[in-house]
Amino acid sequence: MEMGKILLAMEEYTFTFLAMAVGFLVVVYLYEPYWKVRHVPGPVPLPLIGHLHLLAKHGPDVFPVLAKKHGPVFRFHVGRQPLIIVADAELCKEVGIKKFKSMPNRSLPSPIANSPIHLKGLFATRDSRWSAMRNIIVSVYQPSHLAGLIPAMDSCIRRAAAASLGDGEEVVFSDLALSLATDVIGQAAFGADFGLSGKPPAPPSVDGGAAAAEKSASSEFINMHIYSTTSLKMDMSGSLSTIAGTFLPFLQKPLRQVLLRLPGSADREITRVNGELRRMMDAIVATRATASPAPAPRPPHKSKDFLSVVLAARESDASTRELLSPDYLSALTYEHLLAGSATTAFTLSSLVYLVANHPEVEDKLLREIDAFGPHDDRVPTADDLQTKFPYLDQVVKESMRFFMVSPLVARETSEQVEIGGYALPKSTWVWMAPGVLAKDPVNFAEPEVFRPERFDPAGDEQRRRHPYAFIPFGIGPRVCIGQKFALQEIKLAVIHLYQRYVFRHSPTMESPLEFQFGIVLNFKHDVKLRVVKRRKDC
Ligand code: HEM
Repeated sequence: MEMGKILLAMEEYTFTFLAMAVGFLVVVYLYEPYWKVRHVPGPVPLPLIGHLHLLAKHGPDVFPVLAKKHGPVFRFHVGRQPLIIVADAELCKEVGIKKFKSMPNRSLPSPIANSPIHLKGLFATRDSRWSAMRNIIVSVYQPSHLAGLIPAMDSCIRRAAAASLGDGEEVVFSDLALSLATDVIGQAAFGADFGLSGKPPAPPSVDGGAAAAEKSASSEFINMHIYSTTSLKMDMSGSLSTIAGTFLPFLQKPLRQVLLRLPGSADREITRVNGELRRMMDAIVATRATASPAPAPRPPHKSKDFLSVVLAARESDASTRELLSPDYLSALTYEHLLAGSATTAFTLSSLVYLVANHPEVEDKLLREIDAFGPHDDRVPTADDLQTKFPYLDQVVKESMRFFMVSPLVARETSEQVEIGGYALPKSTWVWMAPGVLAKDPVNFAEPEVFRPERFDPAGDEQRRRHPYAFIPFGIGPRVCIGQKFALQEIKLAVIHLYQRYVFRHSPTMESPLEFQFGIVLNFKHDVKLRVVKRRKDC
């Protein structure tokens, strides 16, 4: 009897001990990343969710709020993972440029870590592989090469405007901008005409039956691409395994394996779509790779597209062929479409939305555009875009400042480094906050006012501003590779549109605009505008 009691007590003790040990390990697991950076100021994180409740409450505005309270370097916990947010122009210069060698890579949040097709693009690759790939691609985005893309960009813009903009009509401008930007990047990345923003004016660039196959594959590809882009959520509305990965990263992979077998789960659908995308990319790449080695001469205006540059590089030597294996090639191509369309479309939509609400800006912009000459006379050259549209330049910058599509820019330390007086150990996630810089009254007086003149190079505000206070394309060697491409496209589109139309807010549009936090910022609802033709005869 006595013996039985003793055994029972021992069992209870063992159970309690085990429960305590497991509890202790869970707490250690949850707090281990926090422990390493606990000396950096920040609000108290809640168990499991960290500071996500603050993101839910304030939206992207949470970061300026926290910077005001905790200073320019602070902690923000996405679930278990602390981010060290850097919200000061000089310190961003340190992170992005001066100490680049200690932070050359991006940390990957769970939506990307969960998505094989995103992992092999330029954005997510690391160290020497990244620099080798970037060196190959960068030639596509040199100014001389970009100048050659103007006719293709212009024809997409004309077609989109002609197909969708009728006098007095309401248009979902954010959709139009996305179709347009996707068509433009399709031309530049694949040499293919998706025809999303209107009927393709000419046959696609590859001949014969392969061309038809490529085109229909491309259209399907775009629909999936949009699904795939919008499923990359940073808040808690993503797939279940992504959410689990935010709280307990070790669970993400095994849970995903289970969810993949569950019909109707978001994980299964995302994986299906990504698999399809991957197959389509492989088909497009294969078609192009096996095309005649001596392609027909291009029309004089036709510039080489991204894929042809990358394929040619792959043929140049064995090490490049190894570097750009089929996996990497399809991921890179897909990434260009992804990175180049949502961002540019968001910026174009923001600009037109803001100008519609600021008649004094619209007047000044129209005067500059009209001074260039009557529409249809000539398409601006790259040189014209540089020199003849200084006010447009200011309007683009102010729109990007006002609604910043990429308010956070990620890095990860590869060794211990000191930022703003805080020692950050290896593997710390350091995220710069261009969105906070853009709303800082020190560099932008009355930041909530839309005033393009603040970017006038002769103005006081611009001259006094820190050179890295406005970094919508990021900073340093990992700066956006498509920056000049995007600006060229946005300026061409704005000139074309305002030569012919002005826009007014539609009464059916939700106001004020709301945003959702994906891998980039997106509109929660459509940007709906009413089209007013400037001259009824055109
Ligand atoms: C308004 C349009 C755009 C904005 C605001 C934008 C913004 C950004 C930002 C903030 C980054 C991160 C930079 C950093 O880490 O320092 C980035 C990276 C990147 N962007 Fe863009 N982007 C735009 C358009 C484009 C276009 C048109 C393309 C391609 C044609 C593109 C391709 C890329 C790629 C490949 C990267 C990764 C670069 C690397 O890691 O080396 N982006 N972009």
